[in-house]
Amino acid sequence: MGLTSTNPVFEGWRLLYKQTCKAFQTQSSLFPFCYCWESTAHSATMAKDMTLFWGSGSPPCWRVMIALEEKNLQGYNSKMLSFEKGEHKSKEVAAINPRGQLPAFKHGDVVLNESYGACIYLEEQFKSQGNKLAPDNKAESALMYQRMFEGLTLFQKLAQSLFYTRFVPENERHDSAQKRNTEELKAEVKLWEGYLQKTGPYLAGKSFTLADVIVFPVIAFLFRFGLNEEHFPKLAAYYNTVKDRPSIKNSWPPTWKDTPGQNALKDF
Ligand SMILES: N[C@@H](CCC(=O)N[C@@H](CS)C(=O)NCC(=O)O)C(=O)O
Repeated sequence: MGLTSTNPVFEGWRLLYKQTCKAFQTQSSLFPFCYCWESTAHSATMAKDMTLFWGSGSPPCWRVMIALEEKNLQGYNSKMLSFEKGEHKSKEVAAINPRGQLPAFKHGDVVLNESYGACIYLEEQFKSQGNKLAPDNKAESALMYQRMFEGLTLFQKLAQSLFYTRFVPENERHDSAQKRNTEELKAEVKLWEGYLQKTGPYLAGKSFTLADVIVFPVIAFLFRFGLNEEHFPKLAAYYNTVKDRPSIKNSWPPTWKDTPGQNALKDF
């Protein structure tokens, strides 16, 4: 329930304030203040009935957090869980996500466990709140969806190469398979370098969209694992610009802040 539904005094003030904002819209520097005031009150109300269970450094979790920040939905119930301690297998996660995976996200009674679904849902439900993340233009929209879903392949190839020993039991491992996975990841990363060269500065062109919300955490993961900035200058420029965006800074994986990265990808 919103702040405005039953209280006539508040409703009167709200209408007056709205009209004042409208009047200021074109002529006054006070407008941004009015706008922020409204969207903050609104987002706090909307975000209170949202819950996110997440794990630090997980790209699927991080993208949902970025979407929440971009849509000005700070103030949701946020609970960081430890994969190492097996907290994602707890009953409270299973109640939302029977796979015992993170993210586990709930908005009121609506459950969204798929990170892509949660990001698209947030943009759809809060279209005019926070930053617009889906372009109206047909070609830009198509490119956004294309890059978003190609992000699945990038993440899959990353996981297959970097976590080969985690996913494949010892007696099933082959050096040739590990080598092939590494080559496939390298070719995939080159593809993304080319995309940015052709249609940057963002992943779907001139503006920050859901493609960036969704794929940036995967690109950040590559650099966390030592991707060489000199070999991939477009990806590096993209990474270094987008990482300073408020939504990214505010949701940066806490466990990355005080631990060094790794260098598995330094020879790429
Ligand atoms: N399809 C899910 C995948 C989520 C996912 O793979 N989460 C991983 C962390 S990155 C997880 O919870 N792994 C623990 C497990 O599977 O037990 C999404 O994109 O939201």
